[in-house]
Amino acid sequence: MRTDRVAVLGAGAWGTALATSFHRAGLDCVLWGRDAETVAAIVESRRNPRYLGDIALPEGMKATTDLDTALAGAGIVVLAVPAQTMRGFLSAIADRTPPDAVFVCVAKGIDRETGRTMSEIIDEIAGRDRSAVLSGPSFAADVASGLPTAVTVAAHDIEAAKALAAALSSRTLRCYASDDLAGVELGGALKNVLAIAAGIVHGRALGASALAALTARGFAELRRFASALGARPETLSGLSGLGDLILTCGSEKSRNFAYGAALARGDDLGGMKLAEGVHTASVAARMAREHGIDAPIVFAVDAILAGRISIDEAMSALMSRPLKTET
Ligand SMILES: NC(=O)C1=CN([C@@H]2O[C@H](COP(=O)(O)OP(=O)(O)OC[C@H]3O[C@@H](n4cnc5c(N)ncnc54)[C@H](OP(=O)(O)O)[C@@H]3O)[C@@H](O)[C@H]2O)C=CC1
Ligand SMILES: O=C(CO)COP(=O)(O)O
Repeated sequence: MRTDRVAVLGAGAWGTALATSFHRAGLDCVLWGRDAETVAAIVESRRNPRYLGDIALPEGMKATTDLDTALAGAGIVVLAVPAQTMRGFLSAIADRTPPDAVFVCVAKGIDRETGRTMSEIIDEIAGRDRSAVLSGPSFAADVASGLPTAVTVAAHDIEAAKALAAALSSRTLRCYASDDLAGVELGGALKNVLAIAAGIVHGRALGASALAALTARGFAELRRFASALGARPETLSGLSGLGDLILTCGSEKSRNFAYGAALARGDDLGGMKLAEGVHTASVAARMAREHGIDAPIVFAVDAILAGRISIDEAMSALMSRPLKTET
């Protein structure tokens, strides 16, 4: 695997933050964005005001709107566009990518149309030996600011995951390796749905005890998804599961949490930033029904977002479920 040259595709919050981190780590990294104004701001003013406010980006960081320039010679291609655009985006760029380059998807979601995870999409379009994911508790603003962060990098082959983790780590971004792709991806995608639920609890001022209960019972749902879908439940106790749940179920800096809070307060949702859980909720609920997974919180979020039930009805349904032993 060639790990010295990295292309990061997608100059939103997360792509810009990761490119910043890789540049600081000494990698030869080029950030690609489709929006000329954003790319010009990154190159000329060392800022990405649209997505990262006034956080100062490092000197010498490379950014371009030219895809072929970004991809030339890249051994690692980081995919940092929203999950629901991943299939179309990867299909369009795969042939323009060096044939031995590995794709590292950093989007957190499940494809709504097909129910496939991001790595399954890469497997299908580019091949199994070329797919990897990076996921874990990591706000873009923290990573771009150089604050200490830890994430998991997963690939089908543990040696490939270790090589990627070693290449992408730095003094501020610590990457752990895993070969449980499904577990790492389920954690990242489903915590977004649970963070919306947590935001709803916060927005309705239901109290810290309710928020803790919601987070713990959400974690139980994550583990059930893992067991039913061929992932290792213990992976969900790691960074891309429990770690990300703790982060995003407890902070309005999470866009999913903020979305849930705004929904619960009855605020205008137009113009809110990307909240991947809004798109993942329906496919997660569908998968749970198909696989017989007991996932009351995921079902409730899906039903609220689809307008089938009100927040109050969902709360009272969750609280009046039959009493059971804790599993
Ligand atoms: N922000 C964070 O803290 C973290 C985000 N993530 C995940 O990373 C993924 C991306 O999130 P984030 O960067 O925050 O999102 P943003 O909304 O900040 O940025 C999305 C980026 O994708 C680009 N884009 C959107 N659609 C397309 C398309 N069809 N083709 C090419 N480019 C496209 C946008 O371009 P344009 O500006 O031109 O619209 C923009 O540059 C999500 O899945 C998210 O869950 C993971 C960890 C942390
Ligand atoms: O995934 C994230 C942090 O790990 C970012 O969460 P939000 O997309 O909810 O902001």
